[in-house]
Amino acid sequence: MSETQIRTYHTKDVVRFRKTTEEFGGLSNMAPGFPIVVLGHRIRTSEALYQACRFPHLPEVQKMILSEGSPMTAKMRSKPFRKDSRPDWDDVRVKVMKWCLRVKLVYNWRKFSELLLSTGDRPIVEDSRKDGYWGAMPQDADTLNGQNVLGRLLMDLRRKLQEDPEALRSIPPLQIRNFLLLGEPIPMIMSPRQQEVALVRSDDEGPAQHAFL
Ligand SMILES: Nc1nc(O)c(N)c(N[C@@H]2O[C@H](COP(=O)(O)O)[C@@H](O)[C@H]2O)n1
Repeated sequence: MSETQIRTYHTKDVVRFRKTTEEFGGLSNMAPGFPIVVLGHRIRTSEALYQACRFPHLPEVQKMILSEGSPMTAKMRSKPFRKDSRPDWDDVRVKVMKWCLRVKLVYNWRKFSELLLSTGDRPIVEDSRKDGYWGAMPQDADTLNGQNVLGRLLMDLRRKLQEDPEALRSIPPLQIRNFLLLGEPIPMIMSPRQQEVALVRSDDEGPAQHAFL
């Protein structure tokens, strides 16, 4: 993905989201109602997971971010520690975001896939007042400008969902150094359905229960 290119979007042609309560607000990482489980930890939003991934070497900071009730607060709580983000953060953050979106999909398969597919083949744009990197910013009533990296990752995920959904049911760990959550290496993520099959095969008693941190 060429990240640096600024794109212009015409509002009438796109699916855009800003507030999580809007029709396509579920596409936002801030959207509630799309919980995730990683290493047995229940995480409220993909935003909290993404922000926690900045700090694999600081499990206490990760814990604080993940235990926040609101995604916006999780993001705010990470701000004082940003200077201590993993040193390669700028190089890996798009990969990490892509992985977080896939985890969101695996754990919210029906709801998130239906939402993504309902956008058809229209461009998806995070409409942002101040972030022209992950989103695009209004120039006037008809136009948004920005790199729209999040929107483009969502379009990429939508295309894979249209072409080969089963390939999205499990997610290999990212091949980056120190891909850790609360001190443990993040393993392959499997859909709850695949986990149940694996549990039945291993003659276990049933799916694990998860509580929020
Ligand atoms: N501050 C803020 N408010 C919102 O309503 C937003 N949707 C965002 N954008 C999201 O923030 C994440 C990126 O965080 P970093 O700036 O890289 O720390 C990403 O999920 C954006 O979609 N920000």
